[in-house]
Amino acid sequence: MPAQTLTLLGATGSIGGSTLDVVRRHPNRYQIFALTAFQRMAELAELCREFRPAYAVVATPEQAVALTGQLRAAGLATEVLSGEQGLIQVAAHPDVDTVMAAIVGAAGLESALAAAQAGKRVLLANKEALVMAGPVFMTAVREHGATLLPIDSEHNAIFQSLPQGFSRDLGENGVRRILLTASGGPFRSTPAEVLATVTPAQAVAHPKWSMGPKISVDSATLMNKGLEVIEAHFLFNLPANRIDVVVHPQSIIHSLVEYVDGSVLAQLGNPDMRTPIAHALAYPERIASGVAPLDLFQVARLDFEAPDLVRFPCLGLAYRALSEGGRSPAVLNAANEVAVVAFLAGRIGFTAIPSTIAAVMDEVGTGPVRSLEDVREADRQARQAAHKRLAIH
Ligand SMILES: NC(=O)C1=CN([C@@H]2O[C@H](COP(=O)(O)OP(=O)(O)OC[C@H]3O[C@@H](n4cnc5c(N)ncnc54)[C@H](OP(=O)(O)O)[C@@H]3O)[C@@H](O)[C@H]2O)C=CC1
Ligand SMILES: CC(=O)[C@@H](O)[C@H](O)COP(=O)(O)O
Ligand SMILES: [Mn+2]
Repeated sequence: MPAQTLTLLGATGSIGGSTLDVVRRHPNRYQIFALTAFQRMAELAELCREFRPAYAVVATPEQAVALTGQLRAAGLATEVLSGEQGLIQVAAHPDVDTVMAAIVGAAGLESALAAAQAGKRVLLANKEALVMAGPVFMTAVREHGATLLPIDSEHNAIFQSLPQGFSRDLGENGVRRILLTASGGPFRSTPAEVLATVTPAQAVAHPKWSMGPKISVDSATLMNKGLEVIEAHFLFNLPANRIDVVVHPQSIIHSLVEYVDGSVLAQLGNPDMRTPIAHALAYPERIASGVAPLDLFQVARLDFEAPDLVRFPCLGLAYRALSEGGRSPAVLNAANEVAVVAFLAGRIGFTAIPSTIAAVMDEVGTGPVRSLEDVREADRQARQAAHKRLAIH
């Protein structure tokens, strides 16, 4: 069997690293076609020396010239592209079978969409793409015959707990609702009055998962779970009232599907993204991921609690965006991205994240999304409103 060719968007990130760890274990099965990075140039150069991709993509033409020089000196023929057009080119290239979309945030939308429009097998980690442009993205998947496989651990768990080849109308499969598990983040037990003073370092110290800074802050505010509710809505075609969130601090159950006969199916495993990545890379087969077997005696207990929407208003804001529909999820996402960057830079406090998002949603308002252009415009307006509110120029 010829090796599957793989474009890895966001190769220098946390998901990028986990993906390459799985790929290294199966050198005859996967061939890296393209690797992309944004700021971590030395890491990208090192990865190119190891995987010898046909293409590498960087942010600017200047970076491309510098990297090309390094790679030629190392005897590599890797062609170096730059910018969004470079990302789109390697996502849609005819020689590519599979695209791992692991760029963080709105910056990953256009390349992930290009992969869907080119009919690729799309392994979607970049949840923001679906949150912003769910209807546009899912239409592209259907119209261009792409295969969409969820990487987000919860959605991958749901995918694994649904019948093979499940129908877009989950009611036909006897599904009553899905339950997304949430760790609760580093501040699960932190009193409300302390939240205003927590630091970025505390916020990115996730109790169970090792992830990039943006998603780690999202987990701390519970916005990650809010984004995941919206992601689940588009992936599985379920209304908000059939998507529930349950806080499960051990992060062993990655999500559950409840059927009309009372059965509840779930996927369990150690909290390590190499499991969903290996699942999607090999689907429908199974391959080794390097993740240690689950030791239930060591886990010993599994706890569950309801999310606290008062201390963590971001989850409620996401449900609000989903019920408003149209451009509201894109507005929510953009305001969140601006607020998280400001928080990580020490410009605003933790509790200013939800208050900024709520104010931007009120100010920008909702409206229909008929095209990608509508999504881009909603994103632009929300960023502008958030920047103004936070006095960022
Ligand atoms: N980490 C995890 O365990 C999980 C992540 N996800 C989702 O996967 C995505 C990636 O997350 P994660 O790996 O943690 O993030 P990281 O911050 O670790 O990595 C992000 C990657 O995107 C690249 N990047 C950042 N900004 C841009 C830009 N403007 N243009 C092009 N590339 C860019 C980075 O390049 P560079 O580093 O070179 O600057 C890096 O390769 C997110 O959408 C996240 O929500 C979902 C579930 C779990
Ligand atoms: C690993 C993964 O999929 C993350 O999205 C994870 O779910 C974050 O944990 P929280 O449950 O704390 O948001
Ligand atoms: Mn997740």
